[in-house]
Amino acid sequence: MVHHPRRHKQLIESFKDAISGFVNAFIQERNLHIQIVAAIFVIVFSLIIHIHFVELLIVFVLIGGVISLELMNTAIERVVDLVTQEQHPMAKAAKDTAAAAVWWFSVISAVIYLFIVVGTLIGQS
Ligand SMILES: Nc1ncnc2c1ncn2[C@@H]1O[C@H](COP(=O)(O)OP(=O)(O)OP(=O)(O)O)[C@@H](O)[C@H]1O
Repeated sequence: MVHHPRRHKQLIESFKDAISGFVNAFIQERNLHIQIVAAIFVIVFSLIIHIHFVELLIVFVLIGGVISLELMNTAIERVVDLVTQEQHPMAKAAKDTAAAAVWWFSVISAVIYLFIVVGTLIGQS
């Protein structure tokens, strides 16, 4: 018996899909604009005040986390809208829980960044 395993996508095709997903989310989601602008400000400010290299790496992890969670939140919103256009408590719960995930990570990221900035500025004075 001959098996025809599902052809694995080429790496480059997966990459194209991911880029297309990001571009679509970027076009449609205002929150993603705000997060990317905030990320640029944070990186520029961090370079200006000369935070340590390891702290800069932490900042990149936090920015990556917030943007990735926002993309997952967008994906969940799309799936919910695909499943139902009606008002439903479970649809609300799914969307609000996904939004809460972004919120938690963003708040914790902001607190960590505040510690990094205050620590750097105190160390310099
Ligand atoms: N099908 C639905 N049933 C019940 N409540 C919903 C439904 N769709 C959205 N909501 C609720 O309506 C509000 C707005 O949802 P919406 O899908 O517009 O996302 P949003 O809050 O505008 O998020 P974003 O700005 O990230 O797109 C949220 O509180 C959400 O939980």
